[in-house]
Amino acid sequence: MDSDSVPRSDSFQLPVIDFSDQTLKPGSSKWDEVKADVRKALEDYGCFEASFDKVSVELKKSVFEAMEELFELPIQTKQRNVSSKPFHGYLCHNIYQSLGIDDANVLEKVDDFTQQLWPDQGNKTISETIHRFSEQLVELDVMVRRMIMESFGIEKYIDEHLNSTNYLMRFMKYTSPPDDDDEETKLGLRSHTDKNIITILHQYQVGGLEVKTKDDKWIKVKPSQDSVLIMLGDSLCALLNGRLPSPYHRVIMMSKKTRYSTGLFSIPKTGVIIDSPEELVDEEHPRIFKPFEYKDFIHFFHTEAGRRAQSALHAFAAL
Ligand SMILES: O=C(O)CCC(=O)C(=O)O
Ligand SMILES: [Fe+2]
Repeated sequence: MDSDSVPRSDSFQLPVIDFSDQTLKPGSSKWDEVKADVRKALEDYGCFEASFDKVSVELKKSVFEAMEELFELPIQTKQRNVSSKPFHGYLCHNIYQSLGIDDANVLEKVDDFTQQLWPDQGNKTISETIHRFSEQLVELDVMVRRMIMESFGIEKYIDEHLNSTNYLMRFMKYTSPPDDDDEETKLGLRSHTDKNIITILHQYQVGGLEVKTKDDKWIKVKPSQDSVLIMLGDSLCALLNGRLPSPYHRVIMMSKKTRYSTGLFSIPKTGVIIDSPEELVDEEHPRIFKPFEYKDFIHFFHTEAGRRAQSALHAFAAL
């Protein structure tokens, strides 16, 4: 069966894990409790919802307004959003459009982005909103990665690992599909796994994101004001010797309303080799992947063979 046409369940709720507790610091009992929940949720689904009240409702509203303003710009202006990295700039495909901001946690880099779109004076308000939002999500990304590495007993590599990645922010807009019964026109983003380390997604009011479970059911991720979705990507799956899965997900536009979403992607830097530490390889867990560089993996993914593969990661790197 085509993976985009398997049954869908409306009532399912992914695990929700609370990261808002002030006492949530490495070494605390609260930390260990949350860490165990993170490990379990990722083993079961490769993703979970995180509530994190540091990212306020007001800030999310400002991000939403910024996205409305950005996507209203003329197409020729949006096309000035280019990056030295392939597929990091403006993309437009059917009902889907997205803008990309490299190093969104660095204010000067966000200023470079707004300068591309408003060459005269940039857009200070939008820059600051994007920067603040990214910085706060980075905090969450770091906590989750620390917990994952601790839970596998590889915490000695944490600093090296955190220093080996950059952050890309993507803003996404999906216009409502034509009013017909054609499933294909409702497909905002086809089924895929993320290729990076960790992705933090947020959908603004309008749902559409679906995640595939181990038993091949599509579950709808309901939009929530109070939480974001944390999802494991193929690069982290490879680093962990396949011990945690990177889930398939897609966007189906069932709503008549325009949908906006944001994604913060932690991505291995150029030159960094993704390789499982020895601690994760033993008789019970033989090494699954050869060491690789992220940019070579992405290059493969965009070839005909990469697009056709059931799992680009396995096709590219399996031993
Ligand atoms: O728009 C969304 O919620 C999902 C986006 C996504 O999966 C991606 O950009 O990889
Ligand atoms: Fe994705």
